[in-house]
Amino acid sequence: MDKQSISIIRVPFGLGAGRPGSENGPDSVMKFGLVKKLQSLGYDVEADQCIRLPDGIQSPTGSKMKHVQEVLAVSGLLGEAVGKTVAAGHIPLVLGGDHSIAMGSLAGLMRHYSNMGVIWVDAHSDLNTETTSPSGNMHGISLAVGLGLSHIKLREIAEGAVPLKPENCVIIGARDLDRDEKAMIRSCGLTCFTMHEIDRLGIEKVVQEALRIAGNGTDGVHLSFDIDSVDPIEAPGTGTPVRGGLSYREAHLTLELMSEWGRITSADFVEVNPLLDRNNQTSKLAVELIGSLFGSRIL
Ligand SMILES: NC(=[NH2+])NCCC[C@H](N)C(=O)O
Ligand SMILES: [Mn+2]
Ligand SMILES: [Mn+2]
Repeated sequence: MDKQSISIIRVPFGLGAGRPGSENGPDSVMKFGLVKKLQSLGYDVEADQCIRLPDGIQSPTGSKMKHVQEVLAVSGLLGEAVGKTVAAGHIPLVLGGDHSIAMGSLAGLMRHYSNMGVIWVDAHSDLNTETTSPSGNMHGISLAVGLGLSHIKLREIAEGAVPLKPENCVIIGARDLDRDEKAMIRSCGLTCFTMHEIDRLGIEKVVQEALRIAGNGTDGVHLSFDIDSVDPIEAPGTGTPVRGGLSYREAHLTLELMSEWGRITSADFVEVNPLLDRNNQTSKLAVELIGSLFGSRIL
């Protein structure tokens, strides 16, 4: 990324996850020095945007997917904010919240870019639909929404937003996939580098390949980083931890390589849950990892 201005958008919303706590993620990550870190890397940082669930929105109980209306309301507002932020020439850095909010980021971005690549770093693929979701949790369907595979469409969130193209979409770090998600990955045309590929090829090769795919012919590349991609030993403060994840250095190297590449145009960092954290380890890690994405180096 060029040295320019970053606009942090906090989204204290956690109803898309199966357990409470991720709504406290943005404040916690801010508290551990995010703004200072980004400023020290030479950016102008704006941090006054915050997207809150409007009063009076409540989904009917008893439907399979939980809190659909709340997720759509927050995503709609986030989409608008992200759209305005890119239009004004700032890099949107969205702090979740649970991963359902990525629907909002994607909707806002897909109105702006005509052909966007997406890199989804996650233990999960978030490719369930309303039909296949085993949990009813909205954070498990957000990538499916982005790709136009769900009943919910991006254009319902931001008018005029078109779905992502699967050929420019890459998942990195997957290791907990539901049966129907596996079928979706095989059929829908995106690329998925699971932990198996990372073990075999090495993280550098995987990330380089991911950047090539997401960057091929695209006019913007969005990174959606779910902190549960990192091994729970390093990132215990998250709602759906899965062992066997990215090591501390693999996570940093992933973001350092993206930073060197210089073509990431927006990012989400989601699923930090301070209620489940140990000594704020996960919030502090998130700050460090965002630093690596924006140019922080060991030497
Ligand atoms: N963003 C996340 N942490 N997603 C976890 C999803 C877990 C599971 N696949 C589900 O659909 O419920
Ligand atoms: Mn996720
Ligand atoms: Mn996840």
